[in-house]
Amino acid sequence: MRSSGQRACRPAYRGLRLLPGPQSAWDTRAPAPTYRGALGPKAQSSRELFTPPLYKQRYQFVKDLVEKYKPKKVADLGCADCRLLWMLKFCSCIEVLAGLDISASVMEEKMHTLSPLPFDYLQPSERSLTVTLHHGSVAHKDPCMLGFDLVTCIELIEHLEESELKKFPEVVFGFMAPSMVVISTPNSEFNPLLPGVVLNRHPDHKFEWNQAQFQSWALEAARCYDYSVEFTGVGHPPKGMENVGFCTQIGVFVRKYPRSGGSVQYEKPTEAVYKTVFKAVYPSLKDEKYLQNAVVSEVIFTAQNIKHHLMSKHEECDDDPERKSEFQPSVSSFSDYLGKLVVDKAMEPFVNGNEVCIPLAAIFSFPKVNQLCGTFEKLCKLIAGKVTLSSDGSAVVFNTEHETEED
Ligand SMILES: C[S@@+](CC[C@H](N)C(=O)[O-])C[C@H]1O[C@@H](n2cnc3c(N)ncnc32)[C@H](O)[C@@H]1O
Ligand SMILES: [Mg+2]
Repeated sequence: MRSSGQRACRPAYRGLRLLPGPQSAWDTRAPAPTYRGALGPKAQSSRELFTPPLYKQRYQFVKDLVEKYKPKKVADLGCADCRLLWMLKFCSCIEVLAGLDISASVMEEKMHTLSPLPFDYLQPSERSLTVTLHHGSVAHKDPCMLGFDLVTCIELIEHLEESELKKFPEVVFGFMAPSMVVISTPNSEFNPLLPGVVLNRHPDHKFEWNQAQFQSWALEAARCYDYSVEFTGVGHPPKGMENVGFCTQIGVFVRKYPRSGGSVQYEKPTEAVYKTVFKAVYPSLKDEKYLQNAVVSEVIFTAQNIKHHLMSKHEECDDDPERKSEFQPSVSSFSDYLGKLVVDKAMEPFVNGNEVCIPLAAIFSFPKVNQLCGTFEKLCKLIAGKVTLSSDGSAVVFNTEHETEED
């Protein structure tokens, strides 16, 4: 990443697809000819010039930042069809994801992709995750946008009306004031390299800035609201044309002051102006209800495995009475583990008439159970009333009276 004020210039040539044909200006192997017309009829937009496509490179850029800085709360302004949010929900550091767009219909089209899947309920994650979508404008302040670590504005600002763009820095940097802001926008200097682009890349663009225009706007916003900014981008220019800069220019802003007692103080209105159009709370082991389900399942599963092992040993011993008192672990890792466990007599499972008793101490020593519960007391608390226990509460009890062979 380059520091404020430096010109975009990138010697490396990664990310661009090498289009077929010796005349391609994008082909490093060919001399740099005029590229128009040489790109072939298929390459009609910037999207088709880059591999991966430019929008994916922008999302990947954000994802890499998230992996690096591990923000817990991320908001995507101008989230459109929620594709970036969908990618980000897989970043395990994120606990709160929010999207905002002025178009409710564009969000509604794909917002179902942000809902938890059956798998999320079957295997609840350690982390908590809440995803919310709001309908509203970045020109307005809403308290639901406070407290975020990272705010992304990918290809948003060029869609703002002049009056909205004027309010944008105060809303994002002054009011929301996250630790980090990422803003991307087209670099108009790249436009002559894009086939089919005459003036703007998109009819809804209110403007397209060159590098100097974007950098001067960004530096002024950063100065006003006490942020630093560095410039970078995605979509490398062809070899020999590095001065053109990246196809998408990106500013990464970092707040200079700590969250509390910042140097820039703005009124924090409490009145909500955005409308929440979607909210999903993912099942998480932080929620006692899901933790209890997971622990009960794991305890029963573990106890059944131990019981199964014990019963097969008993059957072997029934055939050979001399081995009755032996407890010989077999070669499987579970059996090996069990073999080690029973060194401690208090952990030894036993058969009492029709009942098979598996001490909780033995079950607790299994890594998965141990990891889920943390303490033995917590294990006892979570399974109380959910699992059949011995009268002193020290062992899981199975009654084998009515069990068939298949059981
Ligand atoms: C080109 S799309 C970018 C979508 C997405 N960020 C991406 O990179 O794929 C711009 C989005 O900004 C939204 N938008 C335009 N003006 C807005 C405003 N004032 N407040 C919030 N969103 C706005 C549009 O509805 C649109 O979905
Ligand atoms: Mg755009």
